This record gives sequence, structure tokens and C-alpha cells, in this order.
Amino acid sequence: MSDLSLGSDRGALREKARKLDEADPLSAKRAEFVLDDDTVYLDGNSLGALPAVVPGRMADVVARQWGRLRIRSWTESGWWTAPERVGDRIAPLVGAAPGQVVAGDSTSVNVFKALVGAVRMAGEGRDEIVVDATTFPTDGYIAESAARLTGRRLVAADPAGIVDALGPRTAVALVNHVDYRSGRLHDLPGVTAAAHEAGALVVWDLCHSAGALPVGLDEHGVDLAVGCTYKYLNGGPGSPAFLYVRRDLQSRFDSPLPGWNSHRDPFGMSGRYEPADGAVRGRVGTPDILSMLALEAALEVWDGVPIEAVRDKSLALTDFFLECVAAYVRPGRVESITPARHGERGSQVALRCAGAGAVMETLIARGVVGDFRHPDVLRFGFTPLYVSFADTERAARVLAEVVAAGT
Ligand SMILES: Cc1ncc(COP(=O)(O)O)c(C=O)c1O
Ligand SMILES: Nc1c(O)cccc1C(=O)C[C@H](N)C(=O)O
Repeated sequence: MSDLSLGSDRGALREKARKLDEADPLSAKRAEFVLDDDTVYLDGNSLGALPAVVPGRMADVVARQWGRLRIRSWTESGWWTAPERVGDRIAPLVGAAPGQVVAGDSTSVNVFKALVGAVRMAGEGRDEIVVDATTFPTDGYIAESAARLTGRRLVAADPAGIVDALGPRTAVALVNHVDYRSGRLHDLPGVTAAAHEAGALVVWDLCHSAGALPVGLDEHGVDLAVGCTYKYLNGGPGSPAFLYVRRDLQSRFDSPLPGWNSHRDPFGMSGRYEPADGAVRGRVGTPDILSMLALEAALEVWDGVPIEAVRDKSLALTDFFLECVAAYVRPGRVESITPARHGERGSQVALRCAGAGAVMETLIARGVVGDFRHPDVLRFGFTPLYVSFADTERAARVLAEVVAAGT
């Protein structure tokens, strides 16, 4: 590739970015986030950017609700019911009708509740837990512990072969909707249907899909699901995760962490546990109110935003990034491990690259923030609410320069 042709590519791609931004129905959303003009933030798949509404809301939560109302806020400021309320705000984004999602605890804790709860609902003789072998580590660790606790055998299966691993012995399968490293989107409708055909339940980890693409939990008959809210839902560092239990399973959901917050009558202070009905049954102890209310404020950016529009822009952004990378980066320097097919792609692009750790450090120093995952993966997350096509072109251009300079 000559520098001359690179120059003409640059002009054409910048012009294309300008036109795409001009036509972007979500472009006004960017102003609702706190971002630096000189930084391209492509790490929203790890920690979403701060919605501008949050600091003011939290000032009120701290100074007035906590500072002045104190204990009265559990009722007067709606603290007690926040987990269900926030759950219902997340629900439409993952395709769930109200009353099935509860916010609270970490994703890891919710994976535990969902898996053990699913094993307790599974039929007799079902002595296997199937887990995605390429999973984000925490899911694997917890699945292993859940298997030991419940006396089940853990079967690790590659997501491509997960359907073949399901059978009459399967109690539950734990699968990631989008792979955290490659950005591959797994077949939620197909795997869910196959699990049901085998008489098993399925738990989906939606960490990398909630807020990035339509999930369709109710539509596809998913049994249980968990997800975090600090990535594409922009809830803030360590913001509460969520748990979905399909309505018709709720009365059979026997939580392995039956805390007082999921009791039918928490203030009855009974020594005997009686679970509440509905999504509340997924609660455990006192919710982290400061994080919960920061998340609730953050979710306001979704008002009037259809998740389908987010998906359309996400695919356009990742397509455009791949196009710019192909045009700018010298052949052979990076290799995309993110599927080219839209039906198999989440909202990130992962590029295998020699010296990826050092390359990412230089990129960050030059204002393009993605992240590095061992051993050789550069990850770029595209959050359609605040990433523009101009950002995308710039990221690929800087990447090409960094890679060419050999850092
Ligand atoms: C797929 C997946 N599951 C779980 C987690 C994390 O779980 P937790 O929120 O408990 O840290 C992450 C990322 O941190 C993830 O990518
Ligand atoms: N949860 C994280 C954290 O507490 C610190 C740093 C990163 C994270 C992440 O979310 C990592 C992320 N799930 C990943 O996909 O790699």
C-alpha cells in the first residue's frame, strides 16, 4: 500500500464518517455523557462512560436522602423497592416484561443464585452442569463451585459445540451471550431451544449484550439470566448486577442465598424463611443504595431509545471500524477474531496483534482507549450511545500509526 493511496483512503473514510455521523439518529445522545473531546473511548465494554445526569442526582441522594431524611429514605425516597424498580427499568432493554428482573449484588453472585436455583428446579437424574469452556473466568469458577455444592458433574463445552453437550443428564447450561474476548455473539434462541428440547434449563450471562443489542429473554423463553450494568448500561464501577427469572419459574426458584430481603415479610423478623413472590425472591441482603441509585439515574439516558436503533448503529460502527482497519493497517499486522457476520457479532472488535499489550499502552497514551486481553488481543468496545463514526475512523488511523511504528 503506497502512502498516496493511504492518503486518498483517509480522505474518503473521513468523509464517510462525517456523512454517517450526520445521518446518525443517536448522535444527540453523546451530549448526555461526560467525555473528553480529545479521547476516543472504546472501553465501554469494560466500564461505560459517566452519564451527565448522575453527579447531580447523587449529590441529592447523599445530601438530602441520606444526609437529611436518613432512615426515612427507605420508604420516602423509595430505597427499599429500588432493586425491583431498577430491575423493571432494565427489563425492556433485555426483552423482559415487568416483574422478572431484580437488580443487586455482583454478576458473580447472581451466576451462583441462578445456577444453583436452576439445578434445584431441574428434573431427577440430571447430574450435569454444562458450562461454556471459553467463558469469562468468574462464571467458570462459580459453575465449578456450584457443581461441587450440588453434587453435579461439570461439563465444559466449546460454545460451538454446546448443543451437542446437552442431553438427558443436563440440569442446566451456563452460556455467555457475547464472548468477552472475541466479541462473538452466541445463538441464544437456538441454544435455549436445544436446552429445552433436552429437558434442561439455561442461564445466560448477558454482561456483554445488555444495552448493546436486543436479547429477547421473554420471546425466546430463556429460563434465567444475569448481567452486569457497568458496561453498556453505564451504571458506574461495581454497579449492581441483575437477575432474571422467567415468570412461570419464579414460584419454583429456590434461592441458595435466601436473605431477609427476599423474605415474604422482611420486617416480621421471623426465624423461618418464607420466600417472597416474584422477582423479589432474587434479592439477598441490604442493597447497595448509592450504586443502585446511580444506576437508576444512568438508565435515564435510555428514555426513548429503542434497543434496535442501538444495534443498528453498533453494527454500522463495528463494520466501519473493520473497514478503516483494513484500509489503514498494513496487511498481516492485525487479525480480527470478531466474526464478520452480523448475526455472530456483539458490539466490540477484537484484533489479534503482536505485542498487543504495548500497542494498547501506546494507543491509550495517544487518546484511543481500548483494552488488552491476554495473550495478544486488542479489544475495542463500541457503545452506540456515545461513540461516533469520526471516533471510529480516528481509532483505526491511530492504530495503524502505532502498529507501523512498531510499538
Ligand atoms: C461475561 C462476564 N461475566 C461476569 C463478569 C464479571 O462479574 P462481576 O460483575 O461479578 O465482576 C464479567 C466482567 O467483569 C464478564 O465479562
Ligand atoms: N469488572 C471489571 C472490573 O471490576 C475491573 C476491570 C475490568 C472489569 C471488567 O468488567 C472486565 C470485563 N468483564 C471484560 O470483559 O474483560
